[in-house]
Amino acid sequence: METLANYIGGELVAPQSGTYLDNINPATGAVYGRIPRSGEADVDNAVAVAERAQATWQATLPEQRAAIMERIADLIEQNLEVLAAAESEDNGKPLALAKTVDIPRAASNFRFFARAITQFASESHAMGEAAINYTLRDPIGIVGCISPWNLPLYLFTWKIAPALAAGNCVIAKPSEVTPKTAFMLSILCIEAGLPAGVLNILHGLGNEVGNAIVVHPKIKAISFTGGTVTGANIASLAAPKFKKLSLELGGKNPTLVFANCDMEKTVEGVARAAFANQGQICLCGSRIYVEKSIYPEFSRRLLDKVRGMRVGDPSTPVEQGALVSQAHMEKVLAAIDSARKEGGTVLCGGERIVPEGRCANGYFVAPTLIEGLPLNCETNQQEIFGPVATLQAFETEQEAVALANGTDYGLAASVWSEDLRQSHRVAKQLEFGIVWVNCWLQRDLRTPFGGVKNSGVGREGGLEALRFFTEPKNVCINYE
Ligand SMILES: NC(=O)C1=CN([C@@H]2O[C@H](COP(=O)(O)OP(=O)(O)OC[C@H]3O[C@@H](n4cnc5c(N)ncnc54)[C@H](O)[C@@H]3O)[C@@H](O)[C@H]2O)C=CC1
Ligand SMILES: O=C(O)/C=C/C=C(\O)C(=O)O
Repeated sequence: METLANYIGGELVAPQSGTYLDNINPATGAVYGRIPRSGEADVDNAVAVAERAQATWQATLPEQRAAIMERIADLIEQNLEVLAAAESEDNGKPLALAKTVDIPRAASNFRFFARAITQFASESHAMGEAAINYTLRDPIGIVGCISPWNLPLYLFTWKIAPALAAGNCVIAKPSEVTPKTAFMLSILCIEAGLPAGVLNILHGLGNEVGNAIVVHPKIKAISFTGGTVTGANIASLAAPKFKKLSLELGGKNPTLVFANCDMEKTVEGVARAAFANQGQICLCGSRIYVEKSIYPEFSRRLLDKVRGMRVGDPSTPVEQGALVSQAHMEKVLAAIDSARKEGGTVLCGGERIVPEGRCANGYFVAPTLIEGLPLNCETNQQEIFGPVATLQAFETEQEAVALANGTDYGLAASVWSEDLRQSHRVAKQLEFGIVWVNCWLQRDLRTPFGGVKNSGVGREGGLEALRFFTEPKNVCINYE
């Protein structure tokens, strides 16, 4: 059984507590590794080494930082097979998904921000003949990055890469539920020659080591992705300390299907939006609204598609793997039960799946479509974060927009229509940080990424991330 270690000061070290948590393979339910149970003392150690590394890292040229980050990206690509296998084992996601999406994206995150920092520029403002202002963008110093379990290495690197590129030293915590690939990244960072103390990776529980990162006085900014309740808790601790905060939180994302959509393409896209990664992506389209005239045909085709999804052993060619943990599976099954109690009709799925063989004790839930629920029920208001979506018909564009906007979340929406004017008109009225038209999760890393309302604060991606991880300082020179 493998025992993971923290990465502090360029070395792999045991937690100060000397205690470990179990790491469970969600496809089998078996314990297969041990994770450091870190705490305040480990954060203190990491901050101490990061403080020593900060001045030198900050003084390196962007091109030098970029060269190291490109080496890390190369190493991720060279280790794609082994990283993908580890991600699938740790998270339960299909191996093919980890190979084609998660791990390539982790490499792209490093490569993208390595290149972006060499192009990063700041503003200047001339005051006629009197003075000139120019804005410096300095690193913040030591920053904290806390990431979730759904896209483990993908989201971990999405935070770390811009923070490092901008010249900060980082204390990072992956989810305790999926720690493996972050641990493997530690080893790749050592191999790539990342200077000691620049990146420190601590493992353990959110309310222990995570909390210690959030409240540490020398950690000046926190970038967090995860549940809305956890995000609110982090904000309540960090805001009174005037820390910079970037929060990417939950979603209850609508999918709007108009009568003039390309039916075949839309069925594919809507199914993927609802069920990719077992529905465990904050962007998943879990409320599907379909124009009444095509509702019967569209729902029939969607049901055929979803009923045909293979669910099971993630190391085999399946569309759906396991949910991430027993607790999460139980939460999702309870949400389906409460949808039934609210009067919903389960059109397909709705139950746990018990595959034969090595995955018989795994945490599998059949992809589930539910019909007949109003907007203002728990099922349509609360994030379920699993393979569960609701279907409802609408009559007018106005009604579709009102339904879409009718929750406390505002992360991502998708609009399916062949009428460009209509798509644009609808996109403009949607209260979301991201709107996809005739696509879903088509990612361009340069674009602002994040949500409004209870879906978060701030934006990641491209220049937004580099701005978040730097402090602007304006210099005004009078030359009269
Ligand atoms: N929108 C998203 O991307 C995600 C949403 N979720 C939602 O959140 C629900 C709860 O899932 P969890 O695994 O509990 O996610 P979480 O949001 O609690 O965990 C995310 C990360 O935050 C850390 N964390 C937890 N409590 C913390 C604290 N007090 N201080 C600092 N760090 C802390 C965790 O260790 C993990 O690394 C899920 O059922 C799902 O609905 C979960 C993961 C990702
Ligand atoms: O950056 C992306 O492409 C996806 C991000 C997804 C999340 O933040 C999430 O599911 O939590």
